[in-house]
Parts: sequence; structure tokens; C-alpha cells
Amino acid sequence: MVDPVLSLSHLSKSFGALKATDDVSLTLMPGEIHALIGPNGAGKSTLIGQISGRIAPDAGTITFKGRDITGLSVAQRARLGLGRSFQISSLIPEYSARRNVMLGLQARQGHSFRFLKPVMHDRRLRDEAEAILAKVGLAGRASVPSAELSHGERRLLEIAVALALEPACFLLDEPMAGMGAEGVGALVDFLRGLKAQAPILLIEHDMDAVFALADRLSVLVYGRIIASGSVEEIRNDPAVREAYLGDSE
Ligand SMILES: Nc1ncnc2c1ncn2[C@@H]1O[C@H](COP(=O)(O)OP(=O)(O)OP(=O)(O)O)[C@@H](O)[C@H]1O
Repeated sequence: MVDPVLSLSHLSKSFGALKATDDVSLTLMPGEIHALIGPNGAGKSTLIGQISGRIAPDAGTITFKGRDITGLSVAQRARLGLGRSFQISSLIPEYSARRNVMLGLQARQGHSFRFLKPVMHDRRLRDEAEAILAKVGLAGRASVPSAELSHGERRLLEIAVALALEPACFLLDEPMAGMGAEGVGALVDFLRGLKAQAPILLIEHDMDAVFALADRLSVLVYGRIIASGSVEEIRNDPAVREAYLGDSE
């Protein structure tokens, strides 16, 4: 049997009396996109925070590549290859797209920021950064400061930085947010290819994108997973339709 890359077992986190995540268990298998959907306030961000190590769970365990990482720091988890979900705010605005990706490449290689300058002259690193930018469709934009990229381009650059780190899985928190239809279409195509490199736990509000991409879906409502299954199973699940999909389907 194939082992999961990431496994959450009975994770819970309360803020005062509010159970933000309540006994959540799920797995991320090699090669899959597992989408986590749920209404606002369902606990999705809290769960991502628990996986990445920003939020300590009150109970439960997180296993990554067969190792219990529940007590590890964010940095320790990242070093093991747990792909963080990069936010636009993590890009350095005045740096070119290429240089932002080079920072990711350096981080993967364990260099610290103070070695950045000499590394800027490293042809191999530049070439590698440009190859990654080409993969996400930003080939012609390598020299543009990230602040001058469009919103959609910045989201692609975040993914390029994530790619540079070569994680063993990707945690993507609303990658489609704020993108136009064309950008969403391109990103859907890209993520479909990306899952072969590393499985993706995808949190996304754009249901068309989720239904187009997900191999499996889990639905979180009031901190609990109320259903888990294929797109068809979730679309037809009466409890999900009532609690979440409503009349939109
Ligand atoms: N640091 C905190 N202190 C207190 N309550 C919090 C904290 N973080 C989250 N919550 C509460 O926990 C619940 C779950 O929030 P969370 O942000 O995880 O949901 P979400 O599914 O990501 O929502 P959205 O889709 O709107 O991003 C919400 O009721 C929220 O108000």
C-alpha cells in the first residue's frame, strides 16, 4: 500500500470556547490534489496554520513523510520539504521576479541572505531561476520587479518561489483569489501538471477550479470534516449540499 505524504490525525484547536478545528483527520497521497473546501470561518486557515507549524494544535498529530512533525517549528518543517503556501506578502517587492526565485533556490540550498550578493553572479542559479519562471509562464518577466507585476503574475511568482524550494508537498491557500478568468484557467492547467511533482493540499473558494482539479475533496464545516470523497460524491452528498453548496449547484 502507498503511504500518505501528509497525514493529519484528530487535529483540534480551540480559541476560547470556539472549536476552530475539531477532530480533523485527512491524508494527502502521492500524485493527488486534495481540495479542502468550506464556508468562511470553517477553520481552513487554522488547519493550514497547524500543518505549517504556525498554530500549535491542542490535540492530534501531524505525520509528514512517515515522521511525526507535530512538535516541530515552521522552519524545521520547511527544511523537511513541507511546502509553505506562499503569500504575495512573502515576495520582496523591489526584487525582480528572477531574484525572488533565486532567494527560494538559495533557501533550498541552505544559504542565508547575506550570501545573496555573490550568488547573484552565479550563472547556474540564474539559469535555474529562469527555467522555473518559464515553467509558470513568466519567461518574459524575469527582470521585472515583483511590485510591477500584475496580481495574477504575482500569484504565479509565488508558485515559482514554492517550486524553487522543491517541497515534498504543496499547501496552497486560495491561489486563485483575485485572479481573472484567464488567470484561473492558466493556473488550473499549471496545477494539474504540478501534482506529478508533489501532491497538493488546495484550499480554494473558486468551485469551478476545485471541481476541475480535485482528485479528492474534503468539506470542512464548523471545524469538522462532514464529507470526504471524489468530486461526484461530494457534489451529490445531501449533507454537503445543505451545509455548503446550497442552491449554487
Ligand atoms: N487567532 C484567533 N483567535 C480567535 N479566533 C480565531 C483566531 N483565528 C481564527 N479564529 C476563529 O476560528 C474560526 C475559524 O477561522 P479560520 O480563519 O480558520 O476559517 P477559514 O475557513 O479559513 O475562513 P475563511 O474562508 O474566511 O478564510 C473563525 O470563527 C475565526 O473567527
